[in-house]
Amino acid sequence: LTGSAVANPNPSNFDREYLVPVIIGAVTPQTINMDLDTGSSDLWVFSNSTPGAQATGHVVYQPNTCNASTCAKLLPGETWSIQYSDMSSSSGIVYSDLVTIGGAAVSSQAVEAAQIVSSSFTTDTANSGLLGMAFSSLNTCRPQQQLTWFDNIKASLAAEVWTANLQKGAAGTYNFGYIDSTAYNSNITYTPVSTLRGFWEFTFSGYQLGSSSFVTTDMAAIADTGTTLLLLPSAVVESYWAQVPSAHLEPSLGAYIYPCSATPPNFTFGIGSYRGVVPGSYLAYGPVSSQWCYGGIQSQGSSPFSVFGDVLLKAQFVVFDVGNLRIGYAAK
Ligand SMILES: Cc1cc(CN)n(C)n1
Repeated sequence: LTGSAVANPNPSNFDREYLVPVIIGAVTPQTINMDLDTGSSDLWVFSNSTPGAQATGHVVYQPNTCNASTCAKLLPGETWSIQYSDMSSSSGIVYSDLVTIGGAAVSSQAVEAAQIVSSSFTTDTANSGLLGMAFSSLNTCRPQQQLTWFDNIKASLAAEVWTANLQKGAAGTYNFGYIDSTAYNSNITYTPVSTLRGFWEFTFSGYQLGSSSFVTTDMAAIADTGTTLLLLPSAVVESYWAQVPSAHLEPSLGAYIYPCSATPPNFTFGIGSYRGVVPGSYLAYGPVSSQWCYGGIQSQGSSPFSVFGDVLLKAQFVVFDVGNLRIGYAAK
């Protein structure tokens, strides 16, 4: 078994997130556009349990709890509650239902129906749920923790692997169970993943800011398709934006902004001897005013690891190798 699904950038805002059409239900299937998130492990959707005021503009999951074996089933007593690093949150109840992504189906997937969602979810009307693809140890369902869609399907796949091929301002692809050798240019460089924190966490070997020299220093990072930007240690971020005249940390935003007339420098990361290049044009996130633009590289704050979000991932072909607990990067 293999699967392949489109990854559509959210049309209205600078590739803030990438949405995948997910088909939920067998008796009355619904296609729900969801944010595939390698930084979390809950599959949750706006639903008929979400208050109308919070669900306005969203497609909502309507579980068909009929009596046949193919119907949705409420999991009695199960609840979930999650808060993300951007302080957004949601919570609710849990059904079991058929979930198909790119032609690959899981018959009894825990589908977490939202009863409450925070405001940033309500306003993002293109996004009707999150599809967690980190490790199941982070799943918030209680008292019985549930498995991610990938954990449920991986034994049926040709290989316990999936890949992300996100694009700048265009549709990309998530493939499940195989590696499309026509989708990348260089050899794939793999590095081990630590699952201790439940994330796709790995060590990178250093970085280069623009045309400065490469800085060799082991650093921790997670690959997080659900985070838009590239988050690095504040000292690195300061050095990076120092290369752009008039770029500065804008206190009211808590973020670096720069003149939109400038093109930011490239950012290069190392894994062993591999060098992954993120073009400066990928690090221009979007305007905050007529002349100031929001930087695609920002501080990781107090986090113990950097966050390789979409602005970096879209410049690479990325292999999430669950079977061998490793992550791979290739140029494309
Ligand atoms: C909703 C959401 C998901 C993520 C990344 N895991 N963030 C930062 N916010």
